Amino acid sequence: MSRATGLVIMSTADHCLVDDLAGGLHRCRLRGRRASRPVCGDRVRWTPGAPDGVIDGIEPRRNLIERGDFRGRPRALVANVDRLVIVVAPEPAPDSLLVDRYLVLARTLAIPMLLWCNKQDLVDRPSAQTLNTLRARCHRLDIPVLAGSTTTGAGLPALRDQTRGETIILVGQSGVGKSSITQALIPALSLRIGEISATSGQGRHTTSETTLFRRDDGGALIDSPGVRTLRLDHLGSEAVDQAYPEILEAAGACRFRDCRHDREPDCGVREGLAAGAIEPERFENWRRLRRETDTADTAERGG
Ligand SMILES: Nc1nc2c(ncn2[C@@H]2O[C@H](COP(=O)(O)OP(=O)(O)OP(=O)(O)O)[C@@H](O)[C@H]2O)c(=O)[nH]1
Ligand SMILES: [Zn+2]
Repeated sequence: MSRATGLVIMSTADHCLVDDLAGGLHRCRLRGRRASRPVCGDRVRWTPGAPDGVIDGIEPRRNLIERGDFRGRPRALVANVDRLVIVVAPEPAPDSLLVDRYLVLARTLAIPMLLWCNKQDLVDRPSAQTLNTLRARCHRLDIPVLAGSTTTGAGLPALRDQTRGETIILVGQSGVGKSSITQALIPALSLRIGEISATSGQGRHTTSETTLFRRDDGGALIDSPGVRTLRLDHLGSEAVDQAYPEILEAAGACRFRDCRHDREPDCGVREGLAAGAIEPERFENWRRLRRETDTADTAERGG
Protein backbone atom coordinates (compact mmCIF):
# COMPACT_ATOMS: atom_id res chain seq x y z
CA MET A 1 0.00 0.00 0.00
CA SER A 2 1.37 3.37 -1.01
CA ARG A 3 1.57 5.66 1.92
CA ALA A 4 1.73 9.02 0.29
CA THR A 5 2.39 11.19 -2.68
CA GLY A 6 5.72 12.88 -2.99
CA LEU A 7 7.69 15.03 -5.37
CA VAL A 8 10.70 13.67 -7.23
CA ILE A 9 13.52 16.17 -6.88
CA MET A 10 16.26 14.12 -8.55
CA SER A 11 16.39 10.95 -10.60
CA THR A 12 19.53 9.01 -11.44
CA ALA A 13 20.16 5.67 -13.11
CA ASP A 14 19.58 3.63 -9.96
CA HIS A 15 17.45 5.67 -7.61
CA CYS A 16 15.47 8.84 -7.14
CA LEU A 17 15.01 11.30 -4.31
CA VAL A 18 11.49 11.96 -3.10
CA ASP A 19 10.45 15.01 -1.12
CA ASP A 20 7.57 13.91 1.15
CA LEU A 21 6.26 17.52 1.23
CA ALA A 22 6.50 17.42 5.02
CA GLY A 23 10.14 18.30 5.36
CA GLY A 24 11.73 14.93 4.62
CA LEU A 25 13.84 13.62 1.75
CA HIS A 26 13.84 9.90 0.94
CA ARG A 27 15.92 7.77 -1.35
CA CYS A 28 13.67 5.45 -3.36
CA ARG A 29 14.12 2.72 -5.92
CA LEU A 30 11.75 1.53 -8.63
CA ARG A 31 9.46 -1.39 -7.92
CA GLY A 32 10.67 -3.42 -10.86
CA ARG A 33 13.07 -3.17 -13.73
CA ARG A 34 10.21 -2.64 -16.14
CA ALA A 35 8.62 0.15 -14.10
CA SER A 36 8.78 3.47 -15.88
CA ARG A 37 11.33 5.81 -14.47
CA PRO A 38 10.14 8.98 -12.77
CA VAL A 39 11.91 12.21 -13.66
CA CYS A 40 12.59 15.39 -11.77
CA GLY A 41 9.27 17.19 -11.13
CA ASP A 42 7.15 14.02 -11.14
CA ARG A 43 4.48 13.48 -8.49
CA VAL A 44 4.73 9.88 -7.33
CA ARG A 45 3.04 7.43 -5.03
CA TRP A 46 5.66 5.78 -2.86
CA THR A 47 6.13 3.51 0.13
CA PRO A 48 8.79 4.28 2.73
CA GLY A 49 11.36 1.65 3.61
CA ALA A 50 14.90 1.10 4.78
CA PRO A 51 17.43 1.64 3.42
CA ASP A 52 15.35 2.77 0.41
CA GLY A 53 11.69 3.49 -0.15
CA VAL A 54 9.89 2.22 -3.24
CA ILE A 55 8.18 4.14 -6.04
CA ASP A 56 4.73 2.63 -6.68
CA GLY A 57 3.59 4.81 -9.52
CA ILE A 58 3.82 8.13 -11.31
CA GLU A 59 0.88 10.56 -11.29
CA PRO A 60 -0.24 11.79 -14.72
CA ARG A 61 2.12 14.48 -16.04
CA ARG A 62 0.95 17.93 -17.07
CA ASN A 63 3.91 18.18 -19.42
CA LEU A 64 7.22 16.51 -20.09
CA ILE A 65 10.42 18.01 -21.42
CA GLU A 66 12.45 15.50 -23.39
CA ARG A 67 15.80 15.77 -25.02
CA GLY A 68 17.23 13.74 -27.84
CA ASP A 69 19.85 11.21 -26.78
CA PHE A 70 22.94 10.62 -28.90
CA ARG A 71 20.77 8.96 -31.55
CA GLY A 72 18.20 11.74 -31.40
CA ARG A 73 15.67 9.54 -29.60
CA PRO A 74 13.61 11.41 -27.00
CA ARG A 75 14.47 10.84 -23.34
CA ALA A 76 12.36 12.17 -20.49
CA LEU A 77 14.15 14.87 -18.56
CA VAL A 78 11.77 17.04 -16.54
CA ALA A 79 8.02 16.93 -15.82
CA ASN A 80 5.34 19.38 -14.71
CA VAL A 81 7.02 22.69 -15.46
CA ASP A 82 4.81 25.78 -15.07
CA ARG A 83 7.08 28.28 -16.75
CA LEU A 84 10.20 28.43 -18.84
CA VAL A 85 12.21 31.51 -17.85
CA ILE A 86 14.53 32.53 -20.67
CA VAL A 87 17.46 34.46 -19.26
CA VAL A 88 19.33 36.95 -21.45
CA ALA A 89 21.83 39.69 -20.63
CA PRO A 90 23.85 42.42 -22.33
CA GLU A 91 26.83 40.18 -21.67
CA PRO A 92 27.30 37.59 -23.11
CA ALA A 93 25.55 39.14 -26.13
CA PRO A 94 22.14 37.53 -26.71
CA ASP A 95 21.88 34.63 -29.14
CA SER A 96 18.52 35.09 -30.85
CA LEU A 97 18.57 31.62 -32.42
CA LEU A 98 18.91 30.05 -28.99
CA VAL A 99 16.00 32.15 -27.72
CA ASP A 100 13.93 30.96 -30.68
CA ARG A 101 14.84 27.34 -29.89
CA TYR A 102 13.40 27.74 -26.40
CA LEU A 103 10.35 29.40 -27.88
CA VAL A 104 9.74 26.39 -30.12
CA LEU A 105 10.11 24.04 -27.17
CA ALA A 106 7.81 26.02 -24.87
CA ARG A 107 5.15 26.50 -27.55
CA THR A 108 5.19 22.81 -28.43
CA LEU A 109 4.68 21.81 -24.82
CA ALA A 110 2.29 24.71 -24.12
CA ILE A 111 4.49 25.87 -21.24
CA PRO A 112 4.18 29.61 -20.53
CA MET A 113 7.36 31.64 -20.87
CA LEU A 114 8.94 34.71 -19.39
CA LEU A 115 11.93 36.69 -20.64
CA TRP A 116 14.20 37.84 -17.83
CA CYS A 117 16.71 40.48 -18.92
CA ASN A 118 19.50 40.13 -16.39
CA LYS A 119 22.50 42.39 -15.66
CA GLN A 120 20.55 45.61 -16.03
CA ASP A 121 23.50 47.28 -14.31
CA LEU A 122 25.34 46.75 -17.62
CA VAL A 123 22.74 48.19 -20.00
CA ASP A 124 25.17 50.74 -21.42
CA ARG A 125 26.96 47.91 -23.27
CA PRO A 126 26.71 47.95 -27.10
CA SER A 127 24.77 44.67 -27.12
CA ALA A 128 21.96 46.30 -25.13
CA GLN A 129 20.39 47.21 -28.49
CA THR A 130 20.13 43.51 -29.38
CA LEU A 131 18.43 43.05 -26.04
CA ASN A 132 15.87 45.73 -26.85
CA THR A 133 15.06 44.03 -30.14
CA LEU A 134 14.50 40.79 -28.26
CA ARG A 135 12.26 42.48 -25.70
CA ALA A 136 10.10 44.07 -28.40
CA ARG A 137 9.83 40.71 -30.14
CA CYS A 138 8.67 39.00 -26.94
CA HIS A 139 6.07 41.72 -26.39
CA ARG A 140 4.68 41.03 -29.85
CA LEU A 141 4.52 37.31 -29.03
CA ASP A 142 2.70 38.01 -25.73
CA ILE A 143 5.59 36.77 -23.63
CA PRO A 144 5.99 38.73 -20.39
CA VAL A 145 9.29 40.58 -20.08
CA LEU A 146 10.98 41.55 -16.82
CA ALA A 147 14.36 43.15 -16.28
CA GLY A 148 16.68 43.34 -13.31
CA SER A 149 20.01 42.49 -11.84
CA THR A 150 21.09 39.82 -9.42
CA THR A 151 24.05 42.03 -8.51
CA THR A 152 21.95 45.00 -7.37
CA GLY A 153 18.80 43.00 -6.57
CA ALA A 154 16.74 45.24 -8.86
CA GLY A 155 13.64 43.59 -10.31
CA LEU A 156 13.92 40.39 -8.27
CA PRO A 157 10.72 41.03 -6.25
CA ALA A 158 8.83 41.32 -9.55
CA LEU A 159 10.32 38.04 -10.75
CA ARG A 160 9.25 36.36 -7.50
CA ASP A 161 5.76 37.84 -7.80
CA GLN A 162 5.25 36.92 -11.42
CA THR A 163 6.28 33.30 -10.79
CA ARG A 164 4.78 32.87 -7.32
CA GLY A 165 3.80 29.26 -6.60
CA GLU A 166 5.09 28.09 -9.97
CA THR A 167 7.65 25.46 -10.84
CA ILE A 168 10.05 27.31 -13.09
CA ILE A 169 13.06 26.32 -15.12
CA LEU A 170 15.79 28.78 -16.08
CA VAL A 171 17.32 28.48 -19.52
CA GLY A 172 19.83 30.56 -21.41
CA GLN A 173 23.42 30.91 -22.50
CA SER A 174 26.32 30.18 -20.21
CA GLY A 175 27.21 33.21 -18.13
CA VAL A 176 23.91 35.12 -18.30
CA GLY A 177 23.35 34.60 -14.57
CA LYS A 178 21.16 31.51 -14.12
CA SER A 179 23.10 30.29 -11.07
CA SER A 180 22.99 33.77 -9.56
CA ILE A 181 19.20 33.90 -10.00
CA THR A 182 18.88 30.43 -8.49
CA GLN A 183 20.83 31.64 -5.45
CA ALA A 184 18.59 34.69 -5.19
CA LEU A 185 15.36 32.69 -5.39
CA ILE A 186 16.52 29.87 -3.08
CA PRO A 187 18.34 31.50 -0.17
CA ALA A 188 18.94 28.10 1.49
CA LEU A 189 20.45 26.62 -1.69
CA SER A 190 23.73 25.32 -0.25
CA LEU A 191 21.89 23.82 2.72
CA ARG A 192 19.52 22.01 0.34
CA ILE A 193 22.40 20.74 -1.78
CA GLY A 194 23.98 19.37 1.40
CA GLU A 195 20.77 17.52 2.32
CA ILE A 196 20.46 16.10 -1.16
CA SER A 197 24.03 14.81 -1.17
CA ALA A 198 23.58 13.23 2.26
CA THR A 199 20.31 11.49 1.29
CA SER A 200 21.40 10.28 -2.12
CA GLY A 201 24.65 8.95 -0.66
CA GLN A 202 26.54 10.31 -3.61
CA GLY A 203 28.87 12.38 -1.49
CA ARG A 204 29.16 15.72 -3.19
CA HIS A 205 26.10 16.66 -5.18
CA THR A 206 27.05 16.78 -8.82
CA THR A 207 25.76 19.87 -10.55
CA SER A 208 25.26 17.76 -13.67
CA GLU A 209 22.12 16.16 -12.20
CA THR A 210 18.81 17.82 -12.96
CA THR A 211 17.51 18.90 -9.55
CA LEU A 212 14.34 20.48 -8.21
CA PHE A 213 14.61 23.00 -5.38
CA ARG A 214 11.45 24.02 -3.57
CA ARG A 215 10.89 27.72 -3.05
CA ASP A 216 9.47 29.25 0.11
CA ASP A 217 6.36 30.48 -1.72
CA GLY A 218 5.22 26.94 -2.57
CA GLY A 219 6.75 27.00 -6.00
CA ALA A 220 9.97 25.38 -7.12
CA LEU A 221 12.93 25.86 -9.39
CA ILE A 222 14.39 23.10 -11.52
CA ASP A 223 18.07 23.39 -12.30
CA SER A 224 18.77 21.35 -15.41
CA PRO A 225 22.03 21.30 -17.34
CA GLY A 226 20.31 18.97 -19.82
CA VAL A 227 17.70 21.54 -20.76
CA ARG A 228 20.37 24.19 -21.13
CA THR A 229 22.10 22.27 -23.87
CA LEU A 230 18.90 21.19 -25.52
CA ARG A 231 18.73 20.37 -29.21
CA LEU A 232 15.59 20.14 -31.30
CA ASP A 233 16.27 16.86 -33.06
CA HIS A 234 13.09 15.15 -32.02
CA LEU A 235 10.75 18.06 -32.80
CA GLY A 236 9.04 18.24 -36.16
CA SER A 237 8.79 21.10 -38.63
CA GLU A 238 5.25 21.93 -37.52
CA ALA A 239 6.56 22.61 -34.03
CA VAL A 240 8.98 25.12 -35.47
CA ASP A 241 6.25 26.85 -37.51
CA GLN A 242 4.09 27.26 -34.40
CA ALA A 243 6.76 29.45 -32.82
CA TYR A 244 6.67 31.83 -35.79
CA PRO A 245 3.06 33.04 -35.95
CA GLU A 246 4.01 36.06 -38.08
CA ILE A 247 5.57 33.79 -40.74
CA LEU A 248 2.67 31.33 -40.57
CA GLU A 249 0.22 34.17 -41.08
CA ALA A 250 2.11 35.70 -44.00
CA ALA A 251 2.46 32.27 -45.61
CA GLY A 252 -1.33 32.20 -45.93
CA ALA A 253 -0.90 34.65 -48.81
CA CYS A 254 1.65 32.54 -50.72
CA ARG A 255 0.43 31.38 -54.11
CA PHE A 256 1.76 27.86 -53.59
CA ARG A 257 0.75 25.87 -50.54
CA ASP A 258 4.16 24.22 -50.38
CA CYS A 259 5.96 27.53 -50.90
CA ARG A 260 9.44 27.51 -49.35
CA HIS A 261 9.49 31.30 -49.39
CA ASP A 262 12.63 31.20 -51.44
CA ARG A 263 12.24 32.17 -55.10
CA GLU A 264 8.61 31.29 -55.71
CA PRO A 265 6.39 33.99 -57.27
CA ASP A 266 3.71 35.68 -55.12
CA CYS A 267 5.27 34.73 -51.82
CA GLY A 268 3.46 36.26 -48.84
CA VAL A 269 6.43 35.75 -46.55
CA ARG A 270 8.86 37.60 -48.80
CA GLU A 271 6.28 40.35 -49.12
CA GLY A 272 6.03 40.42 -45.32
CA LEU A 273 9.79 40.73 -45.12
CA ALA A 274 9.83 43.58 -47.63
CA ALA A 275 7.03 45.37 -45.78
CA GLY A 276 8.77 44.98 -42.43
CA ALA A 277 6.05 42.78 -40.92
CA ILE A 278 8.58 39.97 -40.51
CA GLU A 279 12.01 40.61 -39.03
CA PRO A 280 14.85 39.33 -41.24
CA GLU A 281 16.52 37.76 -38.22
CA ARG A 282 13.37 35.82 -37.31
CA PHE A 283 13.11 34.60 -40.90
CA GLU A 284 16.74 33.48 -40.87
CA ASN A 285 16.21 31.64 -37.56
CA TRP A 286 13.06 30.01 -38.92
CA ARG A 287 14.93 28.81 -42.01
CA ARG A 288 17.75 27.45 -39.92
CA LEU A 289 15.44 25.54 -37.54
CA ARG A 290 13.33 24.22 -40.41
CA ARG A 291 16.48 22.86 -42.06
CA GLU A 292 17.32 21.02 -38.84
CA THR A 293 13.86 19.57 -38.33
CA ASP A 294 13.43 18.71 -42.04
CA THR A 295 16.64 16.70 -41.84
CA ALA A 296 15.32 14.94 -38.72
CA ASP A 297 11.95 14.24 -40.44
CA THR A 298 13.71 12.70 -43.41
CA ALA A 299 15.91 10.53 -41.17
CA GLU A 300 12.81 9.28 -39.34
CA ARG A 301 11.16 8.23 -42.60
CA GLY A 302 14.30 6.27 -43.35
CA GLY A 303 15.28 8.66 -46.16
N1 LIG B 1 27.06 42.78 -13.65
C1 LIG B 1 26.33 41.71 -13.35
N2 LIG B 1 26.90 40.49 -13.31
C2 LIG B 1 26.12 39.42 -13.01
C3 LIG B 1 24.73 39.54 -12.75
N3 LIG B 1 24.23 38.30 -12.50
C4 LIG B 1 25.28 37.44 -12.61
N4 LIG B 1 26.41 38.11 -12.91
C5 LIG B 1 27.77 37.55 -13.11
O1 LIG B 1 27.80 36.84 -14.34
C6 LIG B 1 28.67 35.70 -14.24
C7 LIG B 1 27.92 34.44 -14.65
O2 LIG B 1 26.86 34.21 -13.72
P1 LIG B 1 26.27 32.77 -13.45
O3 LIG B 1 25.14 32.93 -12.51
O4 LIG B 1 27.35 31.82 -13.10
O5 LIG B 1 25.76 32.41 -14.92
P2 LIG B 1 25.09 31.05 -15.44
O6 LIG B 1 24.06 31.44 -16.41
O7 LIG B 1 24.66 30.21 -14.28
O8 LIG B 1 26.29 30.37 -16.19
P3 LIG B 1 26.52 28.79 -16.48
O9 LIG B 1 26.59 28.11 -15.15
O10 LIG B 1 27.80 28.76 -17.22
O11 LIG B 1 25.36 28.34 -17.32
C8 LIG B 1 29.15 35.67 -12.81
O12 LIG B 1 30.44 36.26 -12.76
C9 LIG B 1 28.13 36.54 -12.05
O13 LIG B 1 28.69 37.16 -10.93
C10 LIG B 1 24.15 40.86 -12.79
O14 LIG B 1 22.95 41.06 -12.59
N5 LIG B 1 24.99 41.89 -13.11
ZN1 LIG C 1 6.05 31.87 -49.62
